[in-house]
This record gives sequence, C-alpha cells and structure tokens, in this order.
Amino acid sequence: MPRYAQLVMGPAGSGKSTYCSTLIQHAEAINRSIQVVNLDPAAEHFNYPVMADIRELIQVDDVMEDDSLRFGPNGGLVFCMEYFASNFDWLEENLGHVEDDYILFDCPGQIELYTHLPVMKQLVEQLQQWEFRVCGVFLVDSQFMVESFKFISGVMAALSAMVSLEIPQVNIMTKMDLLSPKSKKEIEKYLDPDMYSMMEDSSSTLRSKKFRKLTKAICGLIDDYSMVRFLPFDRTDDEGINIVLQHIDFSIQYGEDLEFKEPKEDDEEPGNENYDEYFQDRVDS
Ligand SMILES: Nc1nc2c(ncn2[C@@H]2O[C@H](COP(=O)(O)OP(=O)(O)OP(=O)(O)O)[C@@H](O)[C@H]2O)c(=O)[nH]1
Ligand SMILES: [Mg+2]
Repeated sequence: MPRYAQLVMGPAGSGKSTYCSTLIQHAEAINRSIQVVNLDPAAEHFNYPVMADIRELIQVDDVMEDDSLRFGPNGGLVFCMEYFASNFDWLEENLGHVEDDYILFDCPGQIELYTHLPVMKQLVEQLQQWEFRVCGVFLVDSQFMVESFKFISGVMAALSAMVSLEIPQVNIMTKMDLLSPKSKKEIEKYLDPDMYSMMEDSSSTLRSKKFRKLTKAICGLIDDYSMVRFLPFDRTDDEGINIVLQHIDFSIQYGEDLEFKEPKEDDEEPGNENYDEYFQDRVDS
C-alpha cells in the first residue's frame, strides 16, 4: 500500500505552519488521520503536535553558535538542511513503516531550498523510495498577489519549485480571510489567470516598452506550463479547506485504494464535482 505526503513549501511567512495546523484540525473533525513533521530547523512557534521534529536532529542556533562554522541565519539553515539530507535514516526511524499514512512536511521558508539547492529534491526521491506519493503544496500570501507584477513573481517561484522537484504541485493563495471584499473580487482574476490579458494591465511596470519582449516571454512561459491555477485558502472556511484537500488527494490518488464510490446519478462530472467550483464563474462567463 502506498503512503502519502504533502511537502508544504512557500516563502517565509506565507502561512505554511498555519496551513499544517489548520489541516490537522480539519482532519480531526472529519475523522481522518493526518500527521505533521516539522522540517524547519529554525522554527520557534507552531501549534500542532509533531510526529517528528528536525530540531531534535539539528538546530540553527547551534550551528550559528559553533565557532568553527560561523554561519548567519540563512547559511546556518542551508547547513542544517544539508546535514538532514545526509541523515535521512533519522527521518526513517521517526516515520516508521506504517502503510497508508498521510504526512505533512512543514518546510522552511528559504526560497533557495526549492529553486537551486538539491536538498528538497533529495528528500522527494528518498520519500518516493519509501513508497510515498508526494504532492508539492506551494503557498503564496494573497496579500502580496493583488497586483500583476507581484503575481508574476509569485508564479515564477511556484513554477521553479515545480520544475525542480518534478512532482505534482498544488498552488495555494493563503490568508484569504485578511482580504477586503474589494481585494477579494480583484484577486479572482489571479486564481485562474489569462497571462496574456494580464499584460494589458494598467501598471507601468508591466507596460514598460523596454521590457515588453521579456514580459511577453515570461507570460508565455507561464501560460505554456498552464499550472498557474491557485486555490484560495481561508483557514476559517471549512468548505474551502475541504476543496483544497480534495485537489491534493486527487493529485496523489489518495483514497483510490480505500473504497470504491458509486457515481451519483445527478453528477454531471463524476468524481470531479468540486474540481472547478472556484473557476466555474469564469468558465461560464
Ligand atoms: N489571518 C490569517 N493569518 C494567517 C494565516 N496564515 C498565516 N497567518 C499568520 O501569518 C503569520 C505567519 O504564518 P506562519 O504559518 O508562521 O508562516 P510560515 O510560512 O510557517 O512562516 P515561516 O515558517 O517563518 O517561513 C502568522 O502570524 C500567522 O498567524 C491565515 O490564513 N489567515
Ligand atoms: Mg513555519
């Protein structure tokens, strides 16, 4: 039987730890077993029970205080993650060999871990060897996504994580509860965006003649990958959390081996009923 994992990634402060604790509470409420592993060696606060904590293996503070290493916070973190990558047996010991388990990995926020360092890719390969089906969950703070040029840079970060990890990836816009109704309306166009029409954006940053070709090439690249859908995540909305979880489960085929569901007669799109719920307005309009 396969095992299931979500690699919860995203820039610093994007809401990774909050996402994990929200999902744990949600799982409890719907009677599902989901566990979390903290992979952030610099983590100070998180309010979920952990099945394993990287800080038991190595802590950033210890690395920074070491006189022979003399790292700052970011170098220290990279050192910790490389140490972790050469000690995966620690993780194996903590995870055990439970079939069919479902684990969230709360990762650190340093973006270079997902773009050009090999550590996360090594982790993915190791998990796959342990029969995990891994889904990348890339979180971006919705507060920073309400303008086109910020959105494009957020998408590029998500895209480079996807390309370097080579696993299914679900992108999520967090902190939707903090947006004003006006911003909420504004952000809808970013959930399933049309990159070319975004270039017509009124902001001078995107319309600058000097960079027009580059902007067009970037928008084209994003469009080609057609992976730029974002799911909204509002930690106060159970229905929305459920939809996010269904998307991720779908991408790692969670539940397929568990039970067979008879399609309901009134289902027009069996098994896919929630899939496009958020984008339905756009599809219809
Ligand atoms: N209102 C609201 N606040 C949120 C939400 N998600 C995160 N926050 C807040 O944003 C801050 C950062 O959230 P974290 O969950 O610690 O973010 P993180 O990505 O784990 O941060 P690092 O581990 O430091 O990279 C905290 O103060 C959270 O309370 C959300 O959905 N809604
Ligand atoms: Mg965190």
